[in-house]
Amino acid sequence: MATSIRTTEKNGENPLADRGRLMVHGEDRPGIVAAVSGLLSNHGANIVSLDQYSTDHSGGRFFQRTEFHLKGFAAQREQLEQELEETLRPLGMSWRLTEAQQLKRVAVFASKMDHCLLDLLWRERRGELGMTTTMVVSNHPDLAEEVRSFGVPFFHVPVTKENKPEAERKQVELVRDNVDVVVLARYMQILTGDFLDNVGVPVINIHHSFLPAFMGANPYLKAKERGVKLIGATAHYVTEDLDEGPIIEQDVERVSHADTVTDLVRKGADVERRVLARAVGWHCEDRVFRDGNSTVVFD
Ligand SMILES: Nc1nc2c(c(=O)[nH]1)N[C@@H](CN(C=O)c1ccc(C(=O)N[C@@H](CCC(=O)O)C(=O)O)cc1)CN2
Repeated sequence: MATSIRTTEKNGENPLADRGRLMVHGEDRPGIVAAVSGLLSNHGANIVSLDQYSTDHSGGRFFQRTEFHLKGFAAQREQLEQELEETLRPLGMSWRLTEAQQLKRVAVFASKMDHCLLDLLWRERRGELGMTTTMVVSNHPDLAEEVRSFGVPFFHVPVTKENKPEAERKQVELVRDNVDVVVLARYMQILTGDFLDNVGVPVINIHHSFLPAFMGANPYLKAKERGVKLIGATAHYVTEDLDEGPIIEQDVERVSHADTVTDLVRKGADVERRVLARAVGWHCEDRVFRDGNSTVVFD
């Protein structure tokens, strides 16, 4: 097993121990930052980073992500949650508290293409992503051996137009209550509204174009036919409307007239990998807030 690059402090301590994250959002009003900072300070926590964004100078929407260190955080969590509820609920704020060392459990869905899936497994193994892949679910058997070589369970759930409802029921049964997020790593099946309603966790997809350009199938062929000078990739939350969910991350790569569709696919694979890794990493570190059909990302 390769050595993880997740470093420990010189004294051998785990830098994520006793590290908490507090995410707060709601209708903006004066005093929220002071209320959150005061509560954490009074509880003996030391704020190590704080990001905040308001959509307007007043009366807009408020988003805040705070990372803090609190010795014995896990043991004090229940008390802290009670204080947060008592303080933030009257301010109309929604909030979520997480422990940094509790890695997000991820189910990766894939089809036959391996580059995004294997990139995530490789980055996880190196400790680059705050996640643990608890399973891979695929509608094809092709990637089973490679996935199992990482020590990750692989479930082959064939999907056809005829069996899609039953196949999705099996997928939900595998995932529900066992993961915190589903990642579609070039998974080539459109998820139904029933699946999205029942899966119970966010779903992240990597689309191989710079959305909203070239939505749907075959974006590289469409890009070649259009004569583009840039290709791109987009990681987004999945909604029932194909490729129209809230965008988390995007990036582009220069191409030229001399590039064939095969060249675009090859160059695009590198963009897809880095965009998906950034998006999944930010989601797993609680850096992404959904704001209607957009996102606020404290990267
Ligand atoms: N409900 C959603 N499902 C999926 C989304 C989404 O945004 N909302 N993104 C896609 C990924 N994708 C492009 O990035 C995509 C995948 C598959 C298809 C498609 O036409 N699939 C056919 C079957 C193709 C096959 O069997 O090989 C289908 O499902 O009928 C279009 C776009 C993932 N899912």
